[in-house]
Amino acid sequence: MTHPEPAPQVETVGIVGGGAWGTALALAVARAGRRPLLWARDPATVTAINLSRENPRHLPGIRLDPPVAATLDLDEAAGCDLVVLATPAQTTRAVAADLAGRLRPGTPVVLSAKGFEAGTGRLLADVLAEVAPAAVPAVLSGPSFAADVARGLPTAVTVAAADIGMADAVAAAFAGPSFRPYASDDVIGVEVGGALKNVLAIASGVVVGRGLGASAQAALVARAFAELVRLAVALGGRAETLTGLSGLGDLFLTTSSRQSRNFAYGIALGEGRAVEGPDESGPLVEGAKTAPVAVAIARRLGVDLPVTEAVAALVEGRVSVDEVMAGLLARPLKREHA
Ligand SMILES: NC(=O)C1=CN([C@@H]2O[C@H](COP(=O)(O)OP(=O)(O)OC[C@H]3O[C@@H](n4cnc5c(N)ncnc54)[C@H](O)[C@@H]3O)[C@@H](O)[C@H]2O)C=CC1
Ligand SMILES: O=C(CO)COP(=O)(O)O
Repeated sequence: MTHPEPAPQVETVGIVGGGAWGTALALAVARAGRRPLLWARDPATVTAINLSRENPRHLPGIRLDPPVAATLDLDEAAGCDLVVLATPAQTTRAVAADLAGRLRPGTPVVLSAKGFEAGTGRLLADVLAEVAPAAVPAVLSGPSFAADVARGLPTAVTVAAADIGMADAVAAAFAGPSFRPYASDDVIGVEVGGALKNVLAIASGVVVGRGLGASAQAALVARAFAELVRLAVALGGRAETLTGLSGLGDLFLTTSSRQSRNFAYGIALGEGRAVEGPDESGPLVEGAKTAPVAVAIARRLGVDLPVTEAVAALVEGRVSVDEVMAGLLARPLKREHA
């Protein structure tokens, strides 16, 4: 039996990562009446936030009035009442390890990246628990573009922690006039929804880029949703979680909006404008990194993820779009919910 964690009193929130999402979450936290301190590794970003009140590199056109503040000192961010990790999924182990010795025991650490760890196939909450045992892991995920959150447009997300009381407290720390978190105790279900929907958004983009029609896109999204549920349940999550904001909600958003970097990348693949995985100099496309990891996890668990497999083959340049489509359509007929 797990013991409930004491509910944290949250006045200060350290946000680790000075990209689009970290900056948007700093604004959400400020509107929630807390004091956000954004840690970024890039001195120019820290100076721009503190002096020019903007993050022109990652969130141009958004004013960052106090209490949003930035620092280059990781100790300062780690010393806050609550800490958020907002760097790309594949940096989680290194960033969490850097934080580990600086955290006060029992500090809630909220993961906000979407992905599985390459190499180990582990969920990010497991990586955090392994390298930073002083942290109490939580996950924030759901349909939420950084630009929308930053502009104060209405947004709802899921906040999960193993202890539902902790999830309630973390959700309350983020809740503001336009940012509405719902609490959950299904950390696995919430993480899987966020990680895999990026892969499926690439598939939806391919369908659009190739001009395969609205019917094909709807079919793809429905079969993609079945993959979200299958993988989450196989990993120990609950199917109902995938019907919520962090599953269906985020799947709907990123399989349909050109604001999504994953969807946009898929469109480029479908149009034949990009044949290999995106490089580090371009926009972050988490689904391209997650696809092969998800395939490896699914094979280990004996779970069938044909759309995810197709995306992995495409981003690795092993097949063409036409070959992928022919392969998917030639699969043996099966019962819909088998
Ligand atoms: N942008 C969005 O709308 C949303 C993004 N997310 C997730 O948030 C995560 C971050 O995405 P974005 O902020 O959009 O990306 P971004 O590309 O805007 O920013 C990434 C930031 O991480 C920093 N960074 C990269 N490697 C680092 C390292 N090793 N140590 C310290 N800092 C490092 C970069 O300098 C940059 O400031 C991703 O997993 C993404 O899926 C989640 C919800 C919404
Ligand atoms: O996760 C997101 C919205 O919920 C952001 O999606 P992209 O990373 O595809 O832009």
